[in-house]
Amino acid sequence: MTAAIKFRDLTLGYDRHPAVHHLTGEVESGALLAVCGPNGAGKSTLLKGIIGALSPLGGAVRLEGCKARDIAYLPQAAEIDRSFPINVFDMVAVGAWRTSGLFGAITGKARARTFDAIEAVGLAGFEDRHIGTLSGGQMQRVLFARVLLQDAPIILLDEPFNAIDQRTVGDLVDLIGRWHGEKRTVVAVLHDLDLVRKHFPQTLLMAREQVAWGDTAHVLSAENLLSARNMAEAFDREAHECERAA
Ligand SMILES: Nc1ncnc2c1ncn2[C@@H]1O[C@H](COP(=O)(O)OP(=O)(O)OP(=O)(O)O)[C@@H](O)[C@H]1O
Repeated sequence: MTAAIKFRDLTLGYDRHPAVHHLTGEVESGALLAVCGPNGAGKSTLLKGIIGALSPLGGAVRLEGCKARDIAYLPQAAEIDRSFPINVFDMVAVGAWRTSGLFGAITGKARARTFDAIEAVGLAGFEDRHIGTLSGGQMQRVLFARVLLQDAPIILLDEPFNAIDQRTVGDLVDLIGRWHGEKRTVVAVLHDLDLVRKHFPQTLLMAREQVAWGDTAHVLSAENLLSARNMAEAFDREAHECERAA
């Protein structure tokens, strides 16, 4: 298996305070990987490091055979400004920017693909709705439609099922399964461990540092989950810059 993303002694953080410590490992191309861990474990920070929104404090993230623009990223719902005056069609159409250019016009073909993506997530007829009027689950479908349109080889999803009903989760899990079948690399931050055990063959369990990484059944053992919890609780919020030798 070839790697899609490589972490080499990666440390990421804010104002020099590390949130992810010394992570080393590889996400295989075509992997369906869950990233799990307690609140504040550094999961979202890791995704931000992969897309290049955060520069490493130490070590490196390397994308193999693609660039940051080839990554589709679905942020946490809380990071989306729902008051921004944009409708569902335009929100999804942003996903076409790799082919149309950021300020390019959405041409006939891209328009058709946008309608198709909206239909694929079950939102046909919602095209003109302002995003501020959507339910949480409908908004999540919009974000998935945007990722669908991006047609990217690497897909990063940050808590894609937060506060989403079972039916929507089922539909979106099916979509993720489709991406996996198409040999895309999918990395998803998730809290629902039952869902991870059922649908994600590989898991990275972290608590600022890597606790375990590999086969999901092995990684999500009671022992590893306890270690992750203890490591998260032991974290000193006033900790200074990381001084561990690289
Ligand atoms: N923009 C920021 N500025 C300063 N500190 C931040 C920032 N974003 C996150 N942090 C801190 O970095 C640490 C890791 O946060 P992160 O959001 O990556 O955790 P997480 O594992 O995704 O947590 P959760 O499950 O609660 O979403 C936390 O202590 C958090 O407070």
